[in-house]
Amino acid sequence: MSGEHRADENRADGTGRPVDPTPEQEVQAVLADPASRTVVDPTAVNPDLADPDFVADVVAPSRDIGAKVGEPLLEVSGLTVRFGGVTALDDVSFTIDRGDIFGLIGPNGAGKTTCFNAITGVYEPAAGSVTFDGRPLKRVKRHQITRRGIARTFQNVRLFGEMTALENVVVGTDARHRTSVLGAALRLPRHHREERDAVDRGMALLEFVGIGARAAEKARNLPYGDQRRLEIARALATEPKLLCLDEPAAGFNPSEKVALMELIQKVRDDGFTVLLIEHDMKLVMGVTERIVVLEFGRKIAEGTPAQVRDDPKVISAYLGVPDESDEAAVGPEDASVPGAGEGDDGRA
Ligand SMILES: Nc1ncnc2c1ncn2[C@@H]1O[C@H](COP(=O)(O)OP(=O)(O)OP(=O)(O)O)[C@@H](O)[C@H]1O
Repeated sequence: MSGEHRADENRADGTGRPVDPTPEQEVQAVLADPASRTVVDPTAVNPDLADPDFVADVVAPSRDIGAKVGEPLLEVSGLTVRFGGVTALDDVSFTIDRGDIFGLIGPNGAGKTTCFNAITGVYEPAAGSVTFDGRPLKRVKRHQITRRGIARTFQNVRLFGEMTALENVVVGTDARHRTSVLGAALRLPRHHREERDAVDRGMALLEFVGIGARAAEKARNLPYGDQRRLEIARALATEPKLLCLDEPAAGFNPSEKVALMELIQKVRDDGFTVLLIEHDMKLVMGVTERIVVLEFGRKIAEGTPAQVRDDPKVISAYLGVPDESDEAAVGPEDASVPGAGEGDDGRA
């Protein structure tokens, strides 16, 4: 196509009559304002975004989680994954209840990511089963996992660097769209409505994770911490029943970790169930209800944070690990353990 038809961009119906700008065009107009090139006022897009309750409602539109909090959402049974001669995960079982923040921890190479990947369909297990929301996840393709209600973030940030923060999140909402490709091509009303909803929801998600003002910034230009927040927003855009976070605090300083923990709690309080893989014991102890500890691919402990941190097998697994997690592993009452409820924001 040559550029000669560009003036007709808004005449998508081919009649030559002007039609309303699409939601994307409206938002682009706000975002293209030179005064808002990198910092935008989300309330200019939607004044309701000034209300945190409105934002929380948009982020979690169906708070009805289909069962009482406390009932199982994910059941992992006898999960085993092998890579050639290496058994990366060996007969691991645990259950995540709805509404929980569940921690999966263990030293380097313990099998945490492998477990995560087996749950989310990246690896096919050699043995065992995963039941999610009452149905087996066996042989479910990766994109179907999202449809089934599991979303994840990765150890290494994986964003579309050249897209804006808002576009990254809107891409996530696509997973929920019901319009057919033909419907989208013909710009049927349903497609138009879904597009509008996706943009509204995208802005709300960015606001929810604390980066609404950076909606127009290219993802690659965001500070690292904001990129991590954006990843969480994008995962939430798929309206997951289970949000899986793979080492979300990697590379964070202590105050960023505390802020992240607050965000994780907020996500859960908004109606989501969270599986948190973390290396940082302090973070996990402060935010989770239940924890499974892996070592060399096997489950060595399970319980509440208090039970786990007093378990000699856990202490021994973490001893000698040369990072700040040692202190938390053997110093449970450490006043600096974040999330202990004293409102300590951990800032220097
Ligand atoms: N794709 C793979 N091919 C072969 N071996 C693998 C593969 N992925 C993981 N492993 C091995 O499986 C074991 C568990 O690794 P995994 O990455 O799951 O551990 P982890 O607990 O997530 O570690 P970390 O905290 O360092 O991310 C390790 O011995 C690792 O070398």
